[in-house]
Amino acid sequence: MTASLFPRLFGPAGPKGLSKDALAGLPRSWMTAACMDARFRRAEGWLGLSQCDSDPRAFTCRIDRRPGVYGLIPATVATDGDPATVDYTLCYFPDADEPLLDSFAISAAILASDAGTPERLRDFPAHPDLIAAFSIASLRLAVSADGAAIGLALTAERRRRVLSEAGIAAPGGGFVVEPGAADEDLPAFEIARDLAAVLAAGLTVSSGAAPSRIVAYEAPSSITLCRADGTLTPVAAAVACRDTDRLVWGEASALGRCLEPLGAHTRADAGLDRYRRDPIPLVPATERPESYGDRPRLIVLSGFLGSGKTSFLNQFIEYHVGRNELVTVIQNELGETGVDAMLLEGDESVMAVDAGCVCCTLAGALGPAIRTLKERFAPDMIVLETTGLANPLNMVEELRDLDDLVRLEAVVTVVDAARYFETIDTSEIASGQIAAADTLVLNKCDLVDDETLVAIHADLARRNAGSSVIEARQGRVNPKLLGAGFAQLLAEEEEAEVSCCCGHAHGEGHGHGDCGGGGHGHEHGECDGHHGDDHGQCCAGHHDHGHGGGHCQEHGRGHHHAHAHDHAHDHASHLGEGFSYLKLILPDEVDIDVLSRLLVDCPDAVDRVKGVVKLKGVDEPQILQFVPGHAEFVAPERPVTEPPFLIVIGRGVDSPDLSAHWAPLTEEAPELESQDLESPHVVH
Ligand SMILES: Nc1nc2c(ncn2[C@@H]2O[C@H](COP(=O)(O)OP(=O)(O)OP(=O)(O)O)[C@@H](O)[C@H]2O)c(=O)[nH]1
Repeated sequence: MTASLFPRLFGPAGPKGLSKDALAGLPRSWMTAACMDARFRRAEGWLGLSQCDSDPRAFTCRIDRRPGVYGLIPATVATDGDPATVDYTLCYFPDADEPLLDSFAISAAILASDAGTPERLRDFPAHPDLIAAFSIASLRLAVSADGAAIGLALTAERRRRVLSEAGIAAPGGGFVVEPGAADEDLPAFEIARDLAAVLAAGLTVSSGAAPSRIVAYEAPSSITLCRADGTLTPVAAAVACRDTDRLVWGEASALGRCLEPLGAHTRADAGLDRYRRDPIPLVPATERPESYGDRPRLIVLSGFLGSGKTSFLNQFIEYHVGRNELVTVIQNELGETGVDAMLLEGDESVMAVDAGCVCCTLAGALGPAIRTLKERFAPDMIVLETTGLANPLNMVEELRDLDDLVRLEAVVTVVDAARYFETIDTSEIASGQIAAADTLVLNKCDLVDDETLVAIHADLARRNAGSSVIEARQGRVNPKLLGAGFAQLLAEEEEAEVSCCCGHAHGEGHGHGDCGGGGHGHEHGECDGHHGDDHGQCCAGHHDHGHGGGHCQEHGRGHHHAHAHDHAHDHASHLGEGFSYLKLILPDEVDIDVLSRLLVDCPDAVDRVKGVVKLKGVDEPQILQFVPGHAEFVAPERPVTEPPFLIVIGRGVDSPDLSAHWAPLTEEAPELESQDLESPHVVH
């Protein structure tokens, strides 16, 4: 066997090409890969994982066998020898209502019941007190240098017992723990094995190979005596036993003795069956049973430049992953920057559709993208993150034609409270995004006062009385609050269309003149083919945006592509509002002072700057995020391979005057690539 035994984990370079961090992050990688198959998630009861902020190699996760949360954090990583090894600490954080809590030490039970603990444990590596109280086992991962074998060894006390010499006094008198009784008596190995079995199944599924060896060991151990002065002393006890499960995928000999535990080999352990899984490969969607063919839900995520769409999306995905739902993302970004993808946690199921904007030049691109995602991942939900200049009202046709692939659930528009009045008064795109929304996420509420918030709410209600408005900071909202009305709009519109004006189904392809004026009750007298007129209630029945006459005449499915592009001009779009962007190819390093000055003095026309910069004196590349008045540098969620660049977006920003503003970033004038947003490709 070769490194190709685990190609999804190692990539073409094999395990030797992995950094220490990538090696330590392998369990997260293989679980992510395995979870692409919904059958795996359901069969194993996997409820999702969440990467920790302070140590991205660590994660918390949940499985349906237990109500609490597991945490896995690498303690040591050794890559000098062959095999390379990573030792993890495995924690279990019981739910505050879980009876198992009684088996933990009193101090741990108090911690678990603390109201702040659930929030803290999301980033448990930053809280050593949580690790000390709730670590239950160690897990060793061994990877042979040639990629021919991977091994896992789980070790824990069968029952972890801590006796309290002096007992633990109860506040009202008496004892919570009698002197000499057990403060802790925890079935540590059993709890840890529940997770280890799922991790092992994930490795089996993602590698396509079943374990070649599964062996259990047991070794004598001790119990712990907590002396009256608080010191802990191990005491040999016949009942104490330390268990180890050892699993190998591939050639056991390639791992040497690095997984050998102390103790005796045991065979009489039925629990080992839990590690035996069929090595199911990820099944192409075409071969999946009918239940897999259910249409995933589609959320269209809209919002003006820099309003917080990507911030919202990160939280949204985390929420759904936590509920065992696979969310895949189609990102449409101006300028093919890939920046949004770098900001998104987890990369496996994000697809970029970037050579233009889905609301106009890329009309027709969504269907193929959705098909690909469905085939590869069988997702429960697809989120289409549109560019900040896309107007969902221009996508009605495209979305309707996706009906056999997805169920449109809602259009969610993120609104930037801090720049609300500045953009709403100057951009019809921004107002179109608001008009199209089922749910408005009023973001950046931290940047405005209460009076401004009240004024924004009033204005939003005028523009879209039917949508709900949820205030948010950093894009955080409870996804349960997201409404579903746009899908309803499409359905109603379809129905209205069938009898529009003349009673003909528009799919039948009748011509312009057919639709010439036979009204049917509600303002369809306007539906007379005057292109560009704002038809108010035409067809949609309840929406305050208008479709041009072309919309009314050409709904035949047979010719929607050309039509959809025409349709883009019916509602405000960046094509009409003069937006363009500029791509600056930066030198290897830039001076932060120079960059900051340019951002502070940024021309008013600039609405957004983002990209990858390498700052002098800073080791890692950073993502620059700038909206007028606010700049920040963030570490990318994934390795950056592109050379440094910036994308500047705004009205006329590619003019010689405005592009000259950025010249100081390089010794000579920066290399510029510009694009008025009408042409679909960046000019190289
Ligand atoms: N103060 C504040 N900043 C926020 C908030 N939400 C997002 N930001 C910042 O706003 C900037 C833009 O956020 P993104 O989530 O990238 O916005 P976007 O809508 O995806 O941007 P584009 O796709 O480029 O249009 C980033 O610097 C965020 O950190 C918030 O609620 N408050």
